Amino acid sequence: MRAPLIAGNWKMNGSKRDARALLGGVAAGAASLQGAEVAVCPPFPYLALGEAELADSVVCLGAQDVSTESAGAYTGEVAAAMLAEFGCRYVICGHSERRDYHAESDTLIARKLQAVIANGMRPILCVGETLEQRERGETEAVIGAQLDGVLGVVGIETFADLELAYEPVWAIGTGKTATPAQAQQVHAFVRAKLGVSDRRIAQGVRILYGGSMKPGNAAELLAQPDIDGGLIGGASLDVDDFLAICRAAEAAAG
Ligand SMILES: O=C(CO)COP(=O)(O)O
Repeated sequence: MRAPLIAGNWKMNGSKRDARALLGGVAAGAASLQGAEVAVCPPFPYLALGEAELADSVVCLGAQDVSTESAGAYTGEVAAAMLAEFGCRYVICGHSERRDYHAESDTLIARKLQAVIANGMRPILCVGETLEQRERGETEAVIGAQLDGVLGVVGIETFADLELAYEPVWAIGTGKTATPAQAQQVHAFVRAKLGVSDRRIAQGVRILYGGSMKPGNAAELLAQPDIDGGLIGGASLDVDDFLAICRAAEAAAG
């Protein structure tokens, strides 16, 4: 049984005051949840606030990115050990915005996974296709190549220590959600592909869906057999919306 995980990716949004209010609201609202796990991933400067506000809460803290390097002359980078020091449990790796705006390769992303796991945290590895790729019928080829690019560096055993997120690029921040059937098809493809290498690991890995998940569509998406949670962007910035999605996950967990 894979307990659902709802993770909020705040991206580069909010102020210190907003962050404090959001953290407090989520911590209070999530206290009574059963069977679903909740995490929030604020921008780096708010991680200390997250550590403090979530100290007595069931909500986990996560980060949005990490360096491949452990220390040294890497201006602007943040090491995995630093994230661990602030109580992070999760680190988003290979988000499409980083693949696109920062030219992150599968090899670089694989090294980030290694850094995160070596420091006792769990990566949330994102994969997904663009609209053009979907329209050309390349969805599975693209996602398969993203997985192979990582697998070539880290091996299948690493997938026992991470979560996956399927985030179709065309659904991110656009209000266009993949239909439950479209999402389920890709999630099942990902699990089957990993299953060729290791069936037990493939059955255990949580595959989150991300891309305009909202209170209105969360229940249907989370009811799919291979959708094990959500990676939430815009709706994670609103306490009520985010908690409504968490409750949908709780209901899906039954
Ligand atoms: O990119 C996402 C989460 O990582 C999804 O963002 P939205 O929920 O805003 O579409």
